[in-house]
Amino acid sequence: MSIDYRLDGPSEAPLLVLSNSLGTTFELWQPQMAALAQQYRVLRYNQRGHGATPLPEAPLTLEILGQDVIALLDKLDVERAYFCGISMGGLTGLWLNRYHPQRFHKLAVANTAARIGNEAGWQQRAQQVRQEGLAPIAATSPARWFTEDFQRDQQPLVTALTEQLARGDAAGYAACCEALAQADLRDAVPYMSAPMLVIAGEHDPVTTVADAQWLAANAPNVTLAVLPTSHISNVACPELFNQQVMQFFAV
Ligand SMILES: O=C(O)CC1=CCC(=O)O1
Repeated sequence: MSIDYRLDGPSEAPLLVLSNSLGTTFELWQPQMAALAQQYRVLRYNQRGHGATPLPEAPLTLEILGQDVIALLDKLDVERAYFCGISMGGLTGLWLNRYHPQRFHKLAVANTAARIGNEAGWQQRAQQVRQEGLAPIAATSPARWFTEDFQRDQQPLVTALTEQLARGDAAGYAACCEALAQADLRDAVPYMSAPMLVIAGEHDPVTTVADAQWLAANAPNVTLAVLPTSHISNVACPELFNQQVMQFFAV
């Protein structure tokens, strides 16, 4: 098991797993760390093909992304944890809630959907990245990730995230696009039995408020929260994000 992860927070506290989105690393969770690591043992890990986590030998699937989390819990000898994931990390959380709900007290899934985009779009993006590298997709990421106001007001932060994407592993990014192309949990949503907070961004063009409302209407145990953000809500609106997640986990 070669998943790149790090642990922060008190060793005796309940474990909280944080799962990153496509084209980011576990550093994406920096705005959450001060708050979450006071109450939780926080496990941040890098999704396959991101940071120092290698791709598997077999073609990447959502099941592999989910099984990585279960393998981490097993490795750390943790029977039950909390989970928070964003976008592809949120979709990983949906898979975990379908296939391993008993391993989680509660899950928070942000800016995600049971089906993100469509197969043709992800295959096209994978092909583009394999041919041209990550620079073109990095150049268009601010418009998918943040509102125009946030891009203007927080330019250094947006540039840092974009440059990190551009420096990433193109094969890893493309493999995740191919996994997303096949990932469709819509039929599985009624069986996601663990309590789940679904966080949507009011201005998110990728995974919309309607996607989150659909999850809330079709999964058995969902609390819905809508934040005044675009796609990367934990960075754009950290105080509200942290408040929603911590309140949900606490009750
Ligand atoms: O397209 C993007 O960059 C946004 C996104 C979709 C899935 C994911 O994890 O990030």
